[in-house]
Amino acid sequence: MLSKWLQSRKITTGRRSLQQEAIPLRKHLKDEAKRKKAEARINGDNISNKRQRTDPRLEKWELTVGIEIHAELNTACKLFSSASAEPYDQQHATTPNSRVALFDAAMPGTQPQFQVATLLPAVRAAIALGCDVQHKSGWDRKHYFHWDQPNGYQITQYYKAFAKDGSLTLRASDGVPAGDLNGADSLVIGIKQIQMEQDTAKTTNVGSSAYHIDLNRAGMPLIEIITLPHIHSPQTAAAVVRKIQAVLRSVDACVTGMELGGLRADVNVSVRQRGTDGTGASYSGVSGLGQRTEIKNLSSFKAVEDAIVAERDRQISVLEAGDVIEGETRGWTLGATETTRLRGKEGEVDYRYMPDADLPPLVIGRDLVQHLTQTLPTLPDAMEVELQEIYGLSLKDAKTMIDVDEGDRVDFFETAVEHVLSSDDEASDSDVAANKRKVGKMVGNWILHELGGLLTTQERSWDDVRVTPKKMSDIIVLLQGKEITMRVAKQLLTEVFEQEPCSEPVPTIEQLVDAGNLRLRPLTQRGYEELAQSIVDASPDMVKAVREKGQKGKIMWFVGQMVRTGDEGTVEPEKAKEVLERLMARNGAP
Ligand SMILES: Nc1ncnc2c1ncn2[C@@H]1O[C@H](COP(=O)(O)OP(=O)(O)OP(=O)(O)O)[C@@H](O)[C@H]1O
Ligand SMILES: [Mg+2]
Ligand SMILES: [Mg+2]
Repeated sequence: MLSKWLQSRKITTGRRSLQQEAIPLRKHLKDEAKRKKAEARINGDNISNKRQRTDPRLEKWELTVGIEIHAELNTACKLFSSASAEPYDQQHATTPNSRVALFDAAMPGTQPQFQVATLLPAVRAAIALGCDVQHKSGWDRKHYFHWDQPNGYQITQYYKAFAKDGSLTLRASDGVPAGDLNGADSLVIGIKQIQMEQDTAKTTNVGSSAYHIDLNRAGMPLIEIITLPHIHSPQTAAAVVRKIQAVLRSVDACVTGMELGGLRADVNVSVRQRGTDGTGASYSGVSGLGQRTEIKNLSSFKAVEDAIVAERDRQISVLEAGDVIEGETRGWTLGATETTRLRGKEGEVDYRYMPDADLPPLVIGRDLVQHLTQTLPTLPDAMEVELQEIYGLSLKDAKTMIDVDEGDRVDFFETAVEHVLSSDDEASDSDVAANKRKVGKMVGNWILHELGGLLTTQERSWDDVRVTPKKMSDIIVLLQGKEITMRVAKQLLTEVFEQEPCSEPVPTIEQLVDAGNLRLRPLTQRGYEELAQSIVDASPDMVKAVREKGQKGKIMWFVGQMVRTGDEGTVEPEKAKEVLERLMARNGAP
């Protein structure tokens, strides 16, 4: 019943689902991300230098942080209208106000129409973050007057959120400092709630007193994830945001991360003297806190960490000078060393929350929650374990595989491993698991290091890669079966990597091997010996180094010479080494 309902709306819940349709020109987005990253690197050194030093005042003062994360949901339409909510492609990015329904522009007489499809990624996010999905939740109007809010209010769920009481588990490998773990394996950060809400319009400053307003973003579906004030270091705060982003991506709840503006964080910072109850402030059952200030709209992990360091240090200085911290909203700019006051308590807006009269309560059926729980894709922690235990990767390689390219490489990896395994029918049942680990390790190495190396040296992004899992596994299978040499395998990978997109049918690996006459045609024993002898004869100095100075490592230089001098695909390095060693020993090497 439910799956029929999902199908009838062309909604899938699998790992790729909406994502594939949603980003037609991801290259553009990736390039933008790269540019932003480079900019951040140039601008952001001051604070990280400061972070390296331990401030002795921290022995006296304890930091507390709670974070609100706003994430754009991966949906095809806006929260209360059918206007498109798909990530921008190049064409739409240049067309402001092209995705605006009458309701998004607050035309008189229009009413919100809740778009059920937006619920799916939101509920997946809630389940992935261990929340209780509420059977019944509701919508409030949060009023404030600003040009980015055509209605004069934002529709949100602050008082009756759809998901409550979740948690996020972090480990040292997520970037949590040992001091925060306190000897334990993991640290659990409570999540108070997750609410759905509308995004605002985007304004661009033009000239000194004019703004352009783009309503494309107005009414886009967001979730706000609110953590409890359970965080006690800037590094853990950044790790929390990073991990939440990874979790949201893994379940396809969000497709654009912080680097592209799809995720923004507000950090709430307070300090208290260790062993005291601070100012006695409390939040949702956590008591004995100091007075908080809030830094809004941070758009990178580094900004989260740096802004907290700066605000913590400012608060300590204020308190040590005998003053008090005011409840304030503060701002942070990239590359800054201090937060700046935006508005104080007196400037706080009275939001005049009230239930939205146009919207009925949101009722989420248990069958939907159950279905989404059962079909939830693998979460990053479980994926990390799977990649190590089942596929034999090291922790470092497993983490890299998950973290890079929005998890795309994991899919590539799993498919390539399956191809390699299916071409090997010799493995007996008893060694299936061991074989999978062996193949996994090898394929992982090719994807992360060989293919990864090509991506770096040729400055390409993952989306430009034309090597398919099938092609990669075909190369590996030939190598494994000793049908080609390692050198040829790498050469084939580079060739496929460099292929331009073309209309011609792309040659298969077999065809490339045949066309280039690259198949291993092993030399006879005699052939090896003759080749080795000719190289030894041509390099008396190197021979001397091996024989007289005992520099055995130089043998590999001879191996290289043999591989290069012999016809393509005729010399196997191991065999060449064997023959060379024998020859050197015969001729008097130590
Ligand atoms: N004393 C404190 N020190 C540090 N963090 C705190 C403290 N008190 C509350 N927080 C954190 O501040 C955040 C408050 O978020 P919440 O959305 O409930 O309220 P808000 O900031 O007033 O609302 P909004 O900014 O959405 O209008 C939570 O993440 C909470 O953990
Ligand atoms: Mg909030
Ligand atoms: Mg807030």
